[in-house]
This record gives sequence, structure tokens and C-alpha cells, in this order.
Amino acid sequence: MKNAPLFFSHTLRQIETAAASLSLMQRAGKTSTQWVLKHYPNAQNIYVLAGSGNNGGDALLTAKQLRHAGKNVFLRLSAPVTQPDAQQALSEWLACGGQIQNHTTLHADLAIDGLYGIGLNRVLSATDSQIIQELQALACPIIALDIPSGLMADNGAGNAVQATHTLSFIAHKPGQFTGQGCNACGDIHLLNLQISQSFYPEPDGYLQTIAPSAIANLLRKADSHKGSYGTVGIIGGATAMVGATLLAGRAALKLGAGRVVLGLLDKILSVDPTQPELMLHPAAAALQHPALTMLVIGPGLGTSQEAMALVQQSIASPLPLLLDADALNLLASTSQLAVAITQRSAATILTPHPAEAARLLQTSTAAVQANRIAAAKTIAERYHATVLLKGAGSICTDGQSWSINGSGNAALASAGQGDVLSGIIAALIAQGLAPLAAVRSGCWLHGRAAEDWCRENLGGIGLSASETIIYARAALNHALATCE
Ligand SMILES: NC(=O)C1=CN([C@@H]2O[C@H](COP(=O)(O)OP(=O)(O)OC[C@H]3O[C@@H](n4cnc5c(N)ncnc54)[C@H](O)[C@@H]3O)[C@@H](O)[C@H]2O)[C@@H](O)CC1
Ligand SMILES: [K+]
Repeated sequence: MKNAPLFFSHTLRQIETAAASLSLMQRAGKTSTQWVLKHYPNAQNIYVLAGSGNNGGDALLTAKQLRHAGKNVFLRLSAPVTQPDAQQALSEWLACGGQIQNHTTLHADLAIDGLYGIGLNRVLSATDSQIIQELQALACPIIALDIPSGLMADNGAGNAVQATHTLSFIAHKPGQFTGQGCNACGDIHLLNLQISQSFYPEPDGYLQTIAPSAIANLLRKADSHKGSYGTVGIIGGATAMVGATLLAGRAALKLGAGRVVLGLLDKILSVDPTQPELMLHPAAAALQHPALTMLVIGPGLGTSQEAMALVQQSIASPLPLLLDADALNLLASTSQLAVAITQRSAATILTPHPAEAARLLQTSTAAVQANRIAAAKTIAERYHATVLLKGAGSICTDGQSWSINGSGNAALASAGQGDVLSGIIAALIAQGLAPLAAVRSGCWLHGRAAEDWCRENLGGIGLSASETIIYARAALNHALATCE
């Protein structure tokens, strides 16, 4: 199995042009029909929704072939057809005796969504939203052609059709795997329309579906010792938030860091009784620990003056530095820190969730979510950092290349998961992975942990961050055991 290449719509257009459009639409119609007949053989009454463009053309040709297969097809055309290929498809539909409706059917066993494809470039009109609501109200399985209508192919924004299956033509699109796309697409199936590989340029990015190959670099040498695997320092632990720092520390330890030093603002603990391997120090002392090779600041840090001073000192440190949680909020609040971070000599890793990303970019969370890839890349460029933008379909980028993490599920929507993720990434960097490889690998392992847990807990509710650590460790060791 390989990671899925992802293409922005402008690249897909190049492929489509190179591979000749009308026959591609014919193939899209034929292959979609075959897919429907194979997977829904008993669906007799089929509602097909066609829009004005080529996605509508795909729908018209699918409608025609389903009719040939003996199905009762009710076709709604939302607007006059504009594209030449789609006009040809409309002629074929009419020539075979098909009719055009301007309302939604009352009942269907199956619906086909061909309202908009990758040509969607603005918010849906009220009329289109109403048409989609009516489609959704049919309460039957919905097959989206290419991409659920209303979803932006390049970024996963938009109020889209909630499809049961998406038949993705030619290649996968980033928007199918991040933001709203994670909810809208249902099961995604690639129909490459028999386009030769020679027509495909370098992908714009990729979906990380398999264990990152960089994990193989973590295989241990027999003559190594704990000093070979780095010492992670984790700074945080303000009053009432010590747990966050402990979680990050335990994750770093269990994912292989040689040693882990915790620097706590609250002096309530001098040892972690359930994880006595962790070395607990006052925060300022931990920052000065001579053995540190990797620094994390943020889990449970708070935003006190003392916390701010620790962030300043951490940014001035020559060590690789991961900033998470309140360290990101403090960074976003102070222009001097934003300048200082660009002048660091060692690697910087920022792991914001969408609201933290919005603060870093001085914008709204909605604006970040409307274009997650661009937001993550802009943060990386502005702060000279490797960035993990969290949330469904996490984005990993160094500002140049980007990938979407393909593992994980909603079981990870629980307290402390971000702290665990910071600890995992820090452990991987401490063991020698480059920042982007560590971010990709850590994020993938974290998601894989949740998937493995869900196989045993099918409802997917109740995964605690502490349990995620155990499953992530198992996922890492499994990946190591199976790498070549
Ligand atoms: N070009 C080709 O060679 C092929 C294209 N194919 C299909 O063609 C689709 C792309 O077709 P189009 O480029 O015609 O675009 P769409 O059919 O996705 O959209 C139609 C047009 O609607 C307009 N539009 C965009 N957003 C709108 C909005 N919110 N409200 C009203 N109008 C809006 C745009 O001008 C757009 O071109 C693909 O997704 C795929 O389904 C496939 O048939 C395979 C071959
Ligand atoms: K569609």
C-alpha cells in the first residue's frame, strides 16, 4: 500500500486536458454506473441531481446508463447546462428518452449527487442549498460524483452534501481529507478513469495513509544506551494543569526518549508515583538541565508572567523546540517573541489547534478552517517553523511540502490528547528524526493509536489520553517490526 497523492484542482485540470475531456466524461459516467450497479444492485428508483457544469455532465451520462440498465431514473437539472461536454451529455440523455425535472423526487432508493464538482469556487446560493437539503431529506444513500457538492476540492471548506460514498475521479483531492471533507465524503473510492500514469505530474501533496518510512530510522543499534536517545525537557505544570505536563512526559518516555525531565511551575509534585522514571524539577531549573537535547514548552503552562519568561528563555535556547498550547498563545500575543522565533538557530515546531492557529495568524478560527493547508503553510513561513495544524485531517508542513495525516478518528476528541501528541513528537525528535518527519510520524502514530483502540471499542467513545500513549507505543513497535 502507498500514500495517496493529492492534487489541487488546477493540477487536475492539466491532467484532464492532457487526457482528452469528452472521453473522460464518458468514462466517468460508465465507471460510476458500474460502481452503482455493483454496490446497490437492488436500488430501482434512483434520483440523479445534475448541475450546470461538467459534474452535471457526469451525472447526465450516469443517468443515461442507469436507465439503459433498467432503472427508474428521476433527473433534476438545477440550471441550464453551460459546458460543451455537458451539453453533449444532455443531448444523449434526451435522445434516450430521458426527461428533465426541476424539482426533487418524493422517494428514491439511491441518490446521485452531480451538482458541483471541482469547479465550485464560491459559496452555494440559497437555491442550491435548498436543493441539497431536499436531496438530504430523501434519507437514502447518496453517491457523490467526484466530490460532495458544496465542498471545496482544494481545502475542505463549505456546507456540503453529506454523502455515503464519494466516487473520486482521476485522483484524490485535499479537501476530501481535511476540514468539512472528513464529514462530507463518506467512504471515498478512487476511479482513475484508466488515465495512464504518464499524465500525472508530481503530486501537490499527499495523504499519509501508511506508517511514515522515517520510522525505520528509529531502529536501535545493539551498542546504544539511554544517552543515544536524547533527553526531552517539558516545561509547563502550572497550578491545576500539572496533569498536562505529566501526560506529555509519559508519552515522551513511552515513545522512546532516553530520559525525560519535567519542569513544573507548581511545586506540588516532586515525583510522578505511577511513572517514577520522569525527573521532576522546578520549571526554571529544568530549562537549565545540562543533559537536555530537545525542549517542549506549553502543556499545562498557563499564561502567567512566569510562563512568559519561560517561553522567552526557551525561544532563546539553542535546542530544538516544540511550542504547544499556552506557549503558542503567548507567542501570538507578543511581537518580540514572533521576531525572536524567526532568529532561532535550531528547529522550531509549532503544533496549534485551529483556534491557536488563528491567534498566530491574527485571524478567525473560521478563516483557518476555510483553508487549512494555506493556514498551516503561512504559519510555517511566518515563524520559520515546522507546523502541525491539528483537527480532523491534520496538516503537516515545513512551509514548502505538506501532507494530510490519514490516520485517527473522533475518539481523539478528549482532554490531554494534544499533550500526548507533543510528547510523542518530542520523543521522535530526541531519537534523531528530522522535524517534519517527526511531526508526520508522531501525528500518524497518534491517529493509529485511536484506530487500534476503536477496533476494540467499536462505539469510539471514552479513549483517555493515558490510554492513547499505550496504543501509540504499540503502533510504533508494530511499525518498527514490519519495516524493511
Ligand atoms: N474536464 C474534464 O475533462 C472532466 C471533468 N469531469 C467532471 O467535471 C467536474 C468539473 O466541472 P466544471 O469545471 O464544469 O465545474 P462544476 O461542474 O464543478 O461546476 C460548474 C460551474 O459552476 C460555476 N460555479 C462554481 N461555484 C458556484 C456556485 N457556488 N454557485 C453557482 N455556480 C457556481 C463555475 O463556473 C463552475 O465552472 C469535475 O468535478 C468532474 O466531475 C469528469 O467528467 C472527468 C473529465
Ligand atoms: K458532486
